[in-house]
Amino acid sequence: MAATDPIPSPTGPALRAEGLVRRYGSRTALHGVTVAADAGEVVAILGPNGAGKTTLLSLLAGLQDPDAGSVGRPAREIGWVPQQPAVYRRLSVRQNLELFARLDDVPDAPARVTRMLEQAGLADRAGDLVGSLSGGGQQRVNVAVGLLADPPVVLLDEPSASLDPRQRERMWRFLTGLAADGRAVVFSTHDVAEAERYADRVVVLVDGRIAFDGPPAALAETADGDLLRAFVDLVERTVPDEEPA
Ligand SMILES: Nc1ncnc2c1ncn2[C@@H]1O[C@H](COP(=O)(O)OP(=O)(O)OP(=O)(O)O)[C@@H](O)[C@H]1O
Repeated sequence: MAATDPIPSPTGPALRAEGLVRRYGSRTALHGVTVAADAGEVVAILGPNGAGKTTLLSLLAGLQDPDAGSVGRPAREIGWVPQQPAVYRRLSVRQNLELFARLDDVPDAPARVTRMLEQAGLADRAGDLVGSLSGGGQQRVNVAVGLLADPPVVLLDEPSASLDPRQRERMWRFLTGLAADGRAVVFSTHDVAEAERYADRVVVLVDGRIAFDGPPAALAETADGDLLRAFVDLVERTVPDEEPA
């Protein structure tokens, strides 16, 4: 487990989940996972394919219930940004935000939509159809929808998977700005470089268990400063569970 335990914040974590277990039939996707994120912190959930990242985030977001364990914050206080943009390509950027603000019962929706357009760098594209934006622009709309209710915690499932390096950079300026404003930002990725660059803390998930929880530099230290090698070593050291055929 953790080489370095997270430093406790004086006000307690913005998000804490304990002992999360999730089974799909005979397959156990999560074996009692405990995670936390502080206000202002960017946390990467890093793991290979099938490690349980999406399952973990969807439990944290309240999209499905755990078989055991608990999440210490109501789902309505958690912003969720799915991997596939869940926005309407044939509506304008502003219409999308207005629609989701209405569905979410966001108080003072028009002002909130205008603020999100500005924060996401979309104010000058507000009248454009979402389908006419670049992949990066569409992803920023996707993130803005998840933030409409101004949640203190934001969860993003592989937010930059389909973005080129420039779009990725722009989106991360937006996301790190959210953390600087005091939100906890938790994202899943299998990109070690992205976790190293943007996360304050990395939670490595392997086969449904936490194999490491601490700053990226502390993990890198286990392999002479090479985070990629440290991650691969960690994954290889973890013996997969025996699953019934
Ligand atoms: N709805 C489901 N029904 C059955 N098995 C599932 C379901 N969702 C996930 N699984 C299984 O649970 C395990 C964890 O899957 P999950 O999608 O959470 O991992 P992941 O780390 O997000 O993977 P990826 O990086 O490929 O998206 C995998 O073995 C997957 O096959």
